[in-house]
Amino acid sequence: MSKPKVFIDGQEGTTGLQIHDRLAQRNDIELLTISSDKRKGLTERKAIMDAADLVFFCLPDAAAKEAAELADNGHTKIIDASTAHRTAPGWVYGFPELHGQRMAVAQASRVANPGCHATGFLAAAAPLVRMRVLPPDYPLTCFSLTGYSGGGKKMIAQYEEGEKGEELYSPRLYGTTLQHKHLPEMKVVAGLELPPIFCPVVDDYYKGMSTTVMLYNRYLKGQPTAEELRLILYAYYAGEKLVTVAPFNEAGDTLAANTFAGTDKLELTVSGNHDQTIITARFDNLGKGASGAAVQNMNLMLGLPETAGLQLS
Ligand SMILES: NC(=O)C1=CN([C@@H]2O[C@H](COP(=O)(O)OP(=O)(O)OC[C@H]3O[C@@H](n4cnc5c(N)ncnc54)[C@H](OP(=O)(O)O)[C@@H]3O)[C@@H](O)[C@H]2O)C=CC1
Ligand SMILES: CC(=O)N[C@@H](CCC(=O)OP(=O)(O)O)C(=O)O
Repeated sequence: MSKPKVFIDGQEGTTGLQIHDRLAQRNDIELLTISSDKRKGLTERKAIMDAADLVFFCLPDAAAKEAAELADNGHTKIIDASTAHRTAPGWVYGFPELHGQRMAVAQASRVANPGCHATGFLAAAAPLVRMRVLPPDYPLTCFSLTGYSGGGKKMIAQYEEGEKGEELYSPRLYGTTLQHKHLPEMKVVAGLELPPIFCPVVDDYYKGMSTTVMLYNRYLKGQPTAEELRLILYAYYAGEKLVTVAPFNEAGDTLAANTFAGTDKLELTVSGNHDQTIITARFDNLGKGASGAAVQNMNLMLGLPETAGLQLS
């Protein structure tokens, strides 16, 4: 049987390169490539997309929208890493571990890969809404720490090339206008009535994320303790290889945001007491936050083993 043909549109960007590195080592797919000088040409890209069984878009939003029209040939499957289609009709949200999404991804021809901050938020909040523990109108807040590779080539250059300003040596809050591009998917996919008040923070390290939501247990259904909330999440993710829940209190009182850098795993840590809980998702923005999730979705869409080519530890 011939191997599925896969093309990465945006192969020279941060996410594209990461997907390329994962796929280049595999012998169960054929990777189609485009020469560097043709990589933005519409005609050349369309020809390769038409020849491909599956194409990744690792492009800015506007270019991803344009590419979706180019690839609309009735047979090429698409995984879009950008924000362009995450809540769009006709696209499946590519988070296989969340309530029945695995089957939907496996059968989809259009999959939107989750945003990195949204991945951490949803891993914690979406199961609790689905299990009816977290009321849909709960006024959630979320803060999320990320390494600067989350900002793609431009931000990497800002941090790594030439003289950098003093402010780049310290953590920087952003999205303070409360209009971050991940908010729509956070609200819709979690099943919330209100988007979280969300504060992302970028700091002077390359990769790794730590996304935290905070809860007052008294406003949750059944008023579970933090330890009981951990058990609910542990049962929800039972059997999952890429999303796991740490033992209660295992981590002590300090969590580093880069613990899972270099892996495709996401680990949830639940801390707190009878009245207050914090849930933290730690993962790699370039792993489960982008290219790891994209390769997982590709595996499902092509009927390959789900974690093939992924880094589990
Ligand atoms: N970095 C991350 O952690 C994450 C990124 N994403 C998303 O993935 C997508 C890619 O991000 P990222 O890899 O970081 O971005 P980069 O800026 O690192 O890479 C984008 C790539 O797309 C290329 N490109 C731009 N316009 C076009 C076009 N019209 N046709 C073909 N190629 C084009 C760029 O070319 P050139 O090399 O000339 O600049 C570049 O190589 C974005 O939508 C981003 O939001 C999602 C999750 C996490
Ligand atoms: C540090 C930094 O700027 N990070 C990016 C998120 C990267 C990501 O997930 O991007 P997409 O939503 O485009 O997929 C941001 O917060 O906008």
